[in-house]
This record gives sequence, C-alpha cells and structure tokens, in this order.
Amino acid sequence: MDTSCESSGRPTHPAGFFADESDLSERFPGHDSIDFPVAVVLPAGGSGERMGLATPKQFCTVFNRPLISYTIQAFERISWIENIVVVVAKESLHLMMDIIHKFCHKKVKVLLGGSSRHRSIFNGLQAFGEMPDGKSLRKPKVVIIHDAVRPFVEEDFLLRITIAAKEQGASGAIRPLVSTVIATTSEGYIDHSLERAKYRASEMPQGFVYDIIYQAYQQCSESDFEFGTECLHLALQYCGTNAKLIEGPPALWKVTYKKDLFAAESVIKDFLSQACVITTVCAESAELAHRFQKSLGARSMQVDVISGSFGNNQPLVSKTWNFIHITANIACLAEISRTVKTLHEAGQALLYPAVLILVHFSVLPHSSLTERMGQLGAIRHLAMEAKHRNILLYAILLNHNENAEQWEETVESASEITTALVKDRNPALAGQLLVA
Ligand SMILES: Nc1ccn([C@@H]2O[C@H](COP(=O)(O)OP(=O)(O)OP(=O)(O)O)[C@@H](O)[C@H]2O)c(=O)n1
Ligand SMILES: O=P(O)(O)OC[C@@H](O)[C@@H](O)[C@@H](O)CO
Repeated sequence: MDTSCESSGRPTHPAGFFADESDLSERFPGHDSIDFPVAVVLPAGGSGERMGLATPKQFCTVFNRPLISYTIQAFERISWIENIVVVVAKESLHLMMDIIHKFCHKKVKVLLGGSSRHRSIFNGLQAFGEMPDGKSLRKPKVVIIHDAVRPFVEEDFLLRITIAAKEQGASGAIRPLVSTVIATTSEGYIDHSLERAKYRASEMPQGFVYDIIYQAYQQCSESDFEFGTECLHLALQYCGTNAKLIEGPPALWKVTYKKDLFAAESVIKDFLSQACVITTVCAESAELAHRFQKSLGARSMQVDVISGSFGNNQPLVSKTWNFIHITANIACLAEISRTVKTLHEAGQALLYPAVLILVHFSVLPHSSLTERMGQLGAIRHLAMEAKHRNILLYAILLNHNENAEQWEETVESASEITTALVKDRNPALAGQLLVA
C-alpha cells in the first residue's frame, strides 16, 4: 500500500544524532557517488516474544512514538534512498498505516510479512517486481535490508554499506562479540569454546546488489526460510557472493528485550537534550540569560541566546527541541502562548516532544511569591493545551536577590532544574510552577 502525507515544515535532524549531510562529503568522499537507485526493506513482521509484551516491540512507543517510526525516519531523511518497504504482519497493517500518516512518513510502501524473518524479507523484495496492484517500485541497484527494531542508524555508515554492496555484491555490519561463544553437548555441557577474536556478531544494516539477494531467496530451501537468520549466508551459499564486512558503531544494536527499550529511550533523551534556545525580552532577562548560558554550558548543553521571540526563524526553531523564555513580565503567558503556536506550526514537535520552559524572575524586592504563583496559575491550562501538541510547558520562578552569592545559588538551582526538565521530559510536571 502506498502512503503519502503532506506536512509543512518537517523538522530537520539536528547534528549529533544523525550525521549532518553538509559534513558527509568531508567525512566520507563517497557521498556523491550514489548515482544508482537504492531502496530499503525493513522487516517488521515479528511478534517480539522475547520482549514479553502484548505489543510487538517494533510498535512499542518511546515518547508516544512507535519504535518503527524512528527507524523509518532514519532512512526517509536520506536523499539518496528512493523507497522504503516496510513488511508487517497482517494484524499490524492498519496500525502501520496510521503511524505513517500520523508522523507524515514519506517514501514508504507497506507489504505483508511472512511466518519467518526470511519470508518477510523475501516478500519485501518482491515490491520491486510486478505487483498485483500494478504499483511496483523502481528496481534498485542496491537494496539495504535492516531490522525495523534497530532505530539508530547513521547516514555515513549506510553510505559505506551501500557502496561496499555495489562493489562486492553484498556487505554487512559487524560488531565485536561481548561474550565468548561456546559449543554445547546435547546433555548441556560445554563441548568447546570458540576463539572470540576470530568471530564477530552479525548486525544490520546489510546491503546487497538487488539481483543477487533476490536470486538467493529464489533458491532458498524451506529450512532456510524457516530457521535461517542470516541474509549474508544466503548470498554466499546460493550466489557465491562473499559479503564485505564493515564494523559498525555500538548504536546498531537490535531492540530485543525490555532492557533494550529502556536503552533506546535513554539514547533518544540524550540526543534531544544536547541544545537549547533562550529568548529574552529585556535587559535584565538578557543578563540572566547569559548566566543561564554559562551554567547550562557547564552541563554540556549548547545554548543560543536571542533577544525577543524567535518569530519565524525556522533554522533556529528546527535546530533544537528545547526552548527557554526568560522574563520578568507577569503578563508573560501571552508570549508563551505565541511560542507554543510557533513551535506547533513549524512542525517542531511532530516527531519529538518539545520542551518550553518559562523562567520568570521578579526584580521587585520582596515580591510575593504566592502572588506571582497566583498570577501565573493560568499556565496549567496553557500547558494542557500545549501537551496535546506534544509540547511540554514548564515554569520556574526565581526571586531576584540583592545578595550576589544567594542570587548565584538561585541561578544555579534554576539551571539544575532546567537541565532535569530537558533531559527527562516528564509530562507529569507540565504546567507546574517550580521554585528555584
Ligand atoms: N516473521 C517475522 C519475524 C521477524 N521479523 C522482523 O525481523 C526483525 C528482527 O527479528 P527479531 O528481533 O527476531 O524479531 P521478533 O521475531 O519479533 O522477536 P522474537 O524472536 O523475540 O519474537 C524484527 O524487526 C522483526 O519484526 C519479520 O519481519 N517477520
Ligand atoms: O535472529 P533474530 O530473528 O532475533 O534477529 C535477526 C538477526 O539475527 C539479524 O538481524 C542479524 O544477526 C544479521 O543477520
């Protein structure tokens, strides 16, 4: 089934998680040598038994977004990848279509999987031949096969896999073994152990000249289909193609057990919390902003400070998912409401939850904290509305202190709270008035 979704202002990917395309050609000169069609097959038809949850792991969510959506995004943002074929179980078909629509995924065709991973992959490969609906996709020169439950894959590694597949016929990601592999007897005793240095773990992505892997699957035995787990082996056994093996980064791991889901959430949290933008509206808030910038910088956060709202500054809005607004204006909720609208209209909270933090300080000596909390109480309602747009709105109140040391401590405390809110993105705290 084909899908399409027009969406305005899809966020670009920040540097750091995915390699920024601008530096690819420096890091990997082959970037502009993809002058042949490349497609991807994402097997996603499994049941995830080892995860031990009712929902198949590819549809388990991180920040209210299914794992498979992160994987699809990793490929759809790459300009030289023409088509993405996702292969799902029949009972997941509608859910998959909903995900594609909700997150405005592009270049995606959904096909039905089979009773085993190899059967699902073979079904996916047939998207490039004659299809019953007549909507076949252009046959790629190279096809990348990648488990849908490996969401963290970077463009420069995909480039290496693709070019190696074009040159060698097949290529695959490998990782060093973490544990030693031993052979066991039928009674459950050790028979012998393998010399770990001679072996590697076979991971994904893998790349193949399309005709090679397609012919290999056409020759597969029932046993291969039922019990096999290695596409590279099929290319070797049935087509005599010896895959080029390329050591990949640790982030290529396959989400298999529940611990892997927690690990995936931590990777995404870390990626989201690397940068923030601070907006200020007056000289006092600018002074405080620079104190924040220094303090957050010391917590490894990249901070941009701009005076006034960021308005239609799309590059700035699409650079991060964390926004801090510093003001002494007690009627500041209108400013916050405008910022929520800007972020929503820019699509910046479509794929990841955005964090918006109001930092309100009072320059009036002995201003009543209770009074300020009362005046800002409407933020709760604003936060509820923002949450429906995947924007988490928090507020931190500071009491300006004439005593320089105490003021420094207050700012440090506010920076610590800000860092925690950005890193954790806990929806339960949205709309709360926190006091530094
Ligand atoms: N019949 C199958 C079985 C698996 N897969 C996919 O192949 C990838 C890797 O397989 P695996 O980690 O084994 O997934 P599951 O089979 O779902 O996991 P489990 O073995 O724990 O049930 C996953 O994206 C899975 O959805 C598939 O497309 N079709
Ligand atoms: O064996 P499973 O079906 O759990 O997962 C598939 C993995 O084996 C596979 O992704 C890599 O080993 C590379 O072939």
